[in-house]
Amino acid sequence: MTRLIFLGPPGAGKGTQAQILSESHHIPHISTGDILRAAVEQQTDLGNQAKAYMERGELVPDSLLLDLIRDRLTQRDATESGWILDGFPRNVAQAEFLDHLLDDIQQKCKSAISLEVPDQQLIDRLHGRGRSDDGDETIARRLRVYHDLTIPVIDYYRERGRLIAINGNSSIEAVAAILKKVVTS
Ligand SMILES: Nc1ncnc2c1ncn2[C@@H]1O[C@H](COP(=O)(O)OP(=O)(O)OP(=O)(O)O)[C@@H](O)[C@H]1O
Ligand SMILES: Nc1ncnc2c1ncn2[C@@H]1O[C@H](COP(=O)(O)O)[C@@H](O)[C@H]1O
Repeated sequence: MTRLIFLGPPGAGKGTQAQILSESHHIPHISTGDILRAAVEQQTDLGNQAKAYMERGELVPDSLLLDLIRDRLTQRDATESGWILDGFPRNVAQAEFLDHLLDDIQQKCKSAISLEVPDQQLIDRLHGRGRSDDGDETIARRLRVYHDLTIPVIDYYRERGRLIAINGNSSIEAVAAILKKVVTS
């Protein structure tokens, strides 16, 4: 059963690569960013609470996401086909929560994949993407949040021998080919 965590800064290509793998290997792609954006669009309670944080480029409070992750990972498609988790965990508390949750629901996830791309390439890609959180100020804040809160998550998996670091600074096809090898190895 394939279960993967995709880590990496904003614009590293997590969503792009997760979608490619999801389609080629029929593995559910679970993106907390996509779930939150849909909730904002639909003006649900979750969306209304998350909106301002997302617009500022900050993480939403953990309390908004933990039950949601438990519910999503225990849905039938995820229990039957595995998952690619994109955008979670984003801080060490979320990584610890996820490890406890996986023990509790008896799922194993060996590897976290970190897509590595230099900041200037990230900024160029995000300008090209043009999402509502891709303005200059928000990009800068998201990168700061990544360096302050999410790099410790990469250290968390590295210290436990569970990190696979991949150079994400090449074409979409080249990165996809490397990931395909990782998944099939
Ligand atoms: N290898 C690549 N080379 C060039 N552009 C890329 C590459 N991978 C993704 N992109 C482009 O960069 C932008 C950001 O990619 P994507 O949305 O997949 O990143 P992400 O890591 O999911 O970002 P975020 O965490 O902000 O959601 C998109 O416009 C995408 O088409
Ligand atoms: N795991 C998360 N913790 C807190 N906030 C999150 C998380 N995942 C997404 N968010 C919020 O949504 C936006 C966009 O997420 P992307 O994964 O970059 O699409 C992010 O800036 C947080 O505000």
